[in-house]
Amino acid sequence: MEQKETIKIKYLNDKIEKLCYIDGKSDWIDLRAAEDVTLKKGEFAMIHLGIAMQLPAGYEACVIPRSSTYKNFGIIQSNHMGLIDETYCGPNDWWRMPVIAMRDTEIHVNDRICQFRIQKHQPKIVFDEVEELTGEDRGGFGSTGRK
Ligand SMILES: O=c1ccn([C@H]2C[C@H](O)[C@@H](COP(=O)(O)OP(=O)(O)OP(=O)(O)O)O2)c(=O)[nH]1
Repeated sequence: MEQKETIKIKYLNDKIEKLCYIDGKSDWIDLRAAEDVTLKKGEFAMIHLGIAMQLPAGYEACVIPRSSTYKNFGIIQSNHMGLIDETYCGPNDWWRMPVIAMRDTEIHVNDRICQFRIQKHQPKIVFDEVEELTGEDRGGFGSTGRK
């Protein structure tokens, strides 16, 4: 049976298109800009995504750009991946996408600029300090070469 979770969601206004799955191609859900933004090359903005949510208990959400975001809008997500905490659930806890413009650009209301999914919190980690690790050695970072 398909597993389902319910998320309480509030939209900033009725101009924002409701969240939905696109084409059934992926279980990541696209998010849209909730404001028109004009940026000069090098400028930073926290683009309003027009949604606030109460995530299901035990979950967090991650927000990443769409693959086409840079090609379409010339922006890079400044935190690379946004983490939305379960506790970020109040009426003013709007989701935003922090971006840096790599060229002069315009983003318009309802442009699909990023995508999100929810995931379960990781288990509680206990750090067990040891003198030596006994796993097979890979030779350190970058040691397997270029080809
Ligand atoms: O790309 C992002 C990243 C975070 N958030 C929201 C949800 C998250 O729960 C909250 C705080 O994020 P985080 O704890 O990662 O940021 P911080 O820099 O530690 O800020 P704070 O002062 O809120 O702890 O900001 C977004 O809307 N977009």
